Amino acid sequence: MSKAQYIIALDQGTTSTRCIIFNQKGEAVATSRREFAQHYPELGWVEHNPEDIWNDTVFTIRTAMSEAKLDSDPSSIAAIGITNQRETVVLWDKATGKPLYNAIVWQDRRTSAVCHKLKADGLEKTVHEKTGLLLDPYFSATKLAWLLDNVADARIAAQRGELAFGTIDSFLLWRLTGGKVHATDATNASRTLLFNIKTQSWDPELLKLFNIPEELLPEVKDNSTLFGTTDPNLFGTSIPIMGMAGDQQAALIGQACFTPGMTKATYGTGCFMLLNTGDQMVISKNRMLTTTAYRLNGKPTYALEGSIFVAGAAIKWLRDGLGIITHASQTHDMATQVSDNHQVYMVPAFVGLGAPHWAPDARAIISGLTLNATAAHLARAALESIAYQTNDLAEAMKKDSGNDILTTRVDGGMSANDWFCQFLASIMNITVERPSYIETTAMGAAYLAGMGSGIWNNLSDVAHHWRQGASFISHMKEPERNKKLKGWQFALKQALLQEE
Ligand SMILES: Nc1ncnc2c1ncn2[C@@H]1O[C@H](COP(=O)(O)OP(=O)(O)O)[C@@H](O)[C@H]1O
Ligand SMILES: O=P(O)(O)OC[C@H](O)CO
Repeated sequence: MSKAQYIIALDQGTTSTRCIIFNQKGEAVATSRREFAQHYPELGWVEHNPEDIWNDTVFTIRTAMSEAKLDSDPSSIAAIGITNQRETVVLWDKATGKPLYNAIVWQDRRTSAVCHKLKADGLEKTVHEKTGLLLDPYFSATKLAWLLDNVADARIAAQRGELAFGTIDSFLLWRLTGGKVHATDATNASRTLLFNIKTQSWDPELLKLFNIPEELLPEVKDNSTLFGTTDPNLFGTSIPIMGMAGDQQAALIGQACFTPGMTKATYGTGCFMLLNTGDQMVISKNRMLTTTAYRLNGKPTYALEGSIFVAGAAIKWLRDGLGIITHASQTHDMATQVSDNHQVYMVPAFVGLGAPHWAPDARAIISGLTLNATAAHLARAALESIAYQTNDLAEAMKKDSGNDILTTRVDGGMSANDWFCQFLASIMNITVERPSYIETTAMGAAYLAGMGSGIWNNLSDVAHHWRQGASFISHMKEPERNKKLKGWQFALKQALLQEE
């Protein structure tokens, strides 16, 4: 029997589920990935079938194990780390393990009116001080309340202690442990609107405010600890689950942003920029979020976060909605083909706008179209829009933290696009660093599990593994940057008009 030396990282994202197996040097030895269906049952609603997520979890883990030839020697797997799309809500029956309804996804806007009402009642300040979050349908609490109020008998069953609530990590943990463990971690809990990030515990006042029975809640654990062990029937042996974190916090760890002042931006379905603020819980005055970055040995580290709801999703829309590309990577050549944006701007508010606007009812626009505009201009406008939004986040974060942001580390599917990374560096006038391995979310989950199982000792041990792959610096002159930013602000105003 070989020594346990491999880590399985499960990355359950908004559009796909991935399993990557890492060795002790932090190198990926096998990968398996599956895209799954998105459901849009009504305008502004976004749902996932939790059974798809579960089946893909088991499938991708088994496939990666087989690719790495570990299926015949599962004892060489030291641990599993889980990372996940955050805020997405599952409500399930503890006796059967069956969800009562589809998962309501973070992008879902069905509780927009409830959030407007709570804001009008003057409750945002309290919520913000306790959770670091704002009153927006993005977060879990109003989605959970919607399930309790709209699924027949759910509230009664919840009060009887028959149901469990969880974000995707928690649901997968329940299933992986054969229904034995109902827990989550401090980063995922921090995204629910029910968790007090100062006291690091569920907050009774918030539970009352959102009308959530306490019986539903999972236990909240550190990010690197024993969460449970897998049902031996699943993967041929019982594997300890030693790490868990929301995907954006996992990416911060995978990018080794451990020093206060370091930032990363992850470009997947959305874009999420996190600034490590150490043990300081900086409460934003500029509509940024404050969140738990990670909690190790009971000690929380905090981050400021800017959340952009649509990044890669705009590229996916060019492919699936408009049909002007067949693969996301084509946008690189299309953007290069045109000499300028020709004043064409896209504001990709397909599911409203996140930070710093928090405008759930804003909708996407493309402005500045003339008869000269081509598919290439649209592709370029989509890529540019993500960079402008990142710049808006960085401006707000600078004001909040009092520090300039001179460098940011990027990752996620869209960061593979060199044109995008170059434009980002130019428009923000910063250095953009891309690691040699861009699956940093999975990497972060692997580090957490590996620290838990003794493969790596601590964060500084982990930081040595970070390798730069490419670096981009600004090539844009100030007047051009200012002109482009002015054009963006003008387009943005038009998209925001729909919020009123
Ligand atoms: N070369 C590329 N250029 C631009 N966008 C890309 C490129 N490759 C992938 N994407 C976009 O990145 C997203 C996939 O990134 P990923 O990190 O896998 O997302 P998630 O974890 O949210 O499912 C997709 O929305 C896709 O459109
Ligand atoms: O699926 P991603 O990678 O865009 O991440 C989704 C976020 O966790 C939502 O908060």
